[in-house]
Amino acid sequence: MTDAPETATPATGATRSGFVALLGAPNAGKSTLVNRLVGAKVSIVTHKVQTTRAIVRGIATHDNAQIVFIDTPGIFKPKRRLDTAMVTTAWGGARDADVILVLIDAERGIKGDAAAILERLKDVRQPKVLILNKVDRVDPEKLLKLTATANEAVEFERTFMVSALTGSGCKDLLDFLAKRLPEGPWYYPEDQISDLPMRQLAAEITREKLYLRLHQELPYSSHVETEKWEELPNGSVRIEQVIFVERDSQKKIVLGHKGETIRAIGQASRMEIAGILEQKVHLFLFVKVRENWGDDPERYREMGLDFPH
Ligand SMILES: Nc1nc2c(ncn2[C@@H]2O[C@H](COP(=O)(O)OP(=O)(O)OP(=O)(O)O)[C@@H](O)[C@H]2O)c(=O)[nH]1
Repeated sequence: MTDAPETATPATGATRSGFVALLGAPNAGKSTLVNRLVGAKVSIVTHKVQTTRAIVRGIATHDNAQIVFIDTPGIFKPKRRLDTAMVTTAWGGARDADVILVLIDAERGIKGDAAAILERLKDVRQPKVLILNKVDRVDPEKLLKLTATANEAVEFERTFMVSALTGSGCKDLLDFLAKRLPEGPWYYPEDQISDLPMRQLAAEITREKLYLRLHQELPYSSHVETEKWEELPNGSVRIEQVIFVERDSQKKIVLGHKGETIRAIGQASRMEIAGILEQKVHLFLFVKVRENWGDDPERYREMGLDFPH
């Protein structure tokens, strides 16, 4: 990774730092785990699969170490161009990392995407750590069997059993990572938890509210962009965002009866953004129909993805 800013804050004593990639099937709990380890909300969690489109990093400081998490998009069988780009980017991120965490939903077990990830990991040289997640839902005997099966398939340095939801096992994982990363100066200032620009984070928050409210009706093809960000003299901020959908019928769903739905989404998003910024927010949401945006190379660059050829 070479894109880190040169403004790191040195801590006293020998510092450690490095990049940790999270690989896992859709819905394995990657975003929940990053949020838990970082201790603040940086990556968006919904119960829909494949919601993490851009690579979002969370930064945890633990003991003397700065741990930069690369929250990869779900690794799954690509169907559309956009999906292919996400998979390529996810594996690229893994190869740049100092440590790879392989997250498996212990309730689902090792099948489908999880099995495919283990298979592909055989060619990856970086140190690998197995994380069995959602242990709050699984009995210990099954966990032991899963551990054995996964370790037969891939050489893992360690296995951790965690619940990203309750936090169980997460401190042990942080302790391990803090010691495992190489010695070196920190990449980011101490108080920084994500290098996702605020505009993009604000768009992610609106996207989360959109999915939480319309999860049944709305396809993944919808997308939110922050188009305007204006700091006003009275200390408040005016934000304009556009929700892009692919069809007129979807636009109607997002607007809702007499604009009820978009108003509720806007209100929930505004409150959360204001909480993070600690300033008053005026949020204006617009809905636009944009067909086939998934095939537009410009969109890929905006999301930090490679356009597949
Ligand atoms: N019971 C339980 N549920 C969990 C746990 N961790 C995550 N979940 C739930 O699993 C679902 C998926 O979690 P995410 O963190 O969005 O999963 P993800 O791997 O980031 O998903 P994608 O972004 O789609 O790849 C959410 O409903 C979480 O609340 C856990 O430890 N226990």
